Amino acid sequence: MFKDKVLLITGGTGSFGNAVLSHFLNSDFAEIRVFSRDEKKQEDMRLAFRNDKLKFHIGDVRDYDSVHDALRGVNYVFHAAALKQVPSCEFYPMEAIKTNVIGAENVMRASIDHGVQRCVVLSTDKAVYPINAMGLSKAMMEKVMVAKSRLCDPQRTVLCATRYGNVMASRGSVIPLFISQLREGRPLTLTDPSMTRFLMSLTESVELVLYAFEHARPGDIFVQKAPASTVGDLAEALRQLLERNNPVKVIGTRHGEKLYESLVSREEMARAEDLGGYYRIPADSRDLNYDKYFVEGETQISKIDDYTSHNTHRLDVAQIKELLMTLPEVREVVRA
Ligand SMILES: O=c1ccn([C@@H]2O[C@H](COP(=O)(O)OP(=O)(O)O[C@H]3O[C@H](CO)[C@H](O)[C@H](O)[C@H]3O)[C@@H](O)[C@H]2O)c(=O)[nH]1
Repeated sequence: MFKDKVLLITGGTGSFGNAVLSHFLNSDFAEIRVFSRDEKKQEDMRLAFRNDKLKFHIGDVRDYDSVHDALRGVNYVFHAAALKQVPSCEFYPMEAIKTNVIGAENVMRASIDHGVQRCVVLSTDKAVYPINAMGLSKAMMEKVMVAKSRLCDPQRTVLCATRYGNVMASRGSVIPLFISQLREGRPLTLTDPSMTRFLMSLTESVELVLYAFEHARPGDIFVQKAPASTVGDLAEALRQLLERNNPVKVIGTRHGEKLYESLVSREEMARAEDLGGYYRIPADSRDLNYDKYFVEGETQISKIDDYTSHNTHRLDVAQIKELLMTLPEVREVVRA
């Protein structure tokens, strides 16, 4: 399917972008372009991969011209560049808007201008019933994606999104933090032991991108199903795996944090298609003439629940340990 095609990944030096890149490097793509701001990270990556298929473009998604130049001749786009730290976006919400909304719009607009076949933008559970600036900006990105999908020729360009929960062990996340606290003999800082998060591995998350490249219809949002755990159980699982007995310090929830995350809102659940491991949320294809739909309007919503990290399959400590041992980052320290 990808023979002689060119893939561009924005934010290709981040955890997610990198995983997508590693996956597709072994496919039949003729060329894979990494588009990002940091020349040092690109240089490190160039040396680590030493692969002629891989090309590097310096640019910023906030700057349309740099995106436009990099997208010349591209067939597939995966847009992962984002400001993703919840607390920092709370303090700098305009920066979140510039990167996550305007930057994403630049990538989609340039994709349309260049006739890119599929442009997949990366979203998060924090975009569902958003309460923090990061989630709000990602929710707007999804809205922009759906709105732009209505305007472009689907024979030429299909825009869609993939939405995930927390990716285990991604840079700056809680698993590497707990591991270093355990190894350094410091207390484990728990925000709220009963808080829940979806747990996903990067490997399974990448498969959804492939699915979206192959099957997306204009404006689709694909959601990865996943199990969840409480933060308390996650800390306990790591404590047992590393055979440490560090004390626990409850620090309270941080800026913009939720007790649990929703991956699919109940309003979306009313239209979502269950694909086994994924949900497909089709774009709302109604136009603005609402009176036409009065009789057929959605009446089911009150009977449906959203899909959350509280009501998905809850892993116990033994299951979390098993899951954690699938991660190289954890296996490495457990063996050490
Ligand atoms: O010292 C800490 C830090 C975090 N947590 C808890 O651990 C869980 C996970 O925290 P992370 O910081 O790993 O993840 P977040 O849910 O805050 O958000 C992360 O996952 C998102 C995906 O939903 C985005 O990728 C986002 O950028 C990234 O920060 C949360 O319940 C958090 O309260 C603690 O108990 N103690």
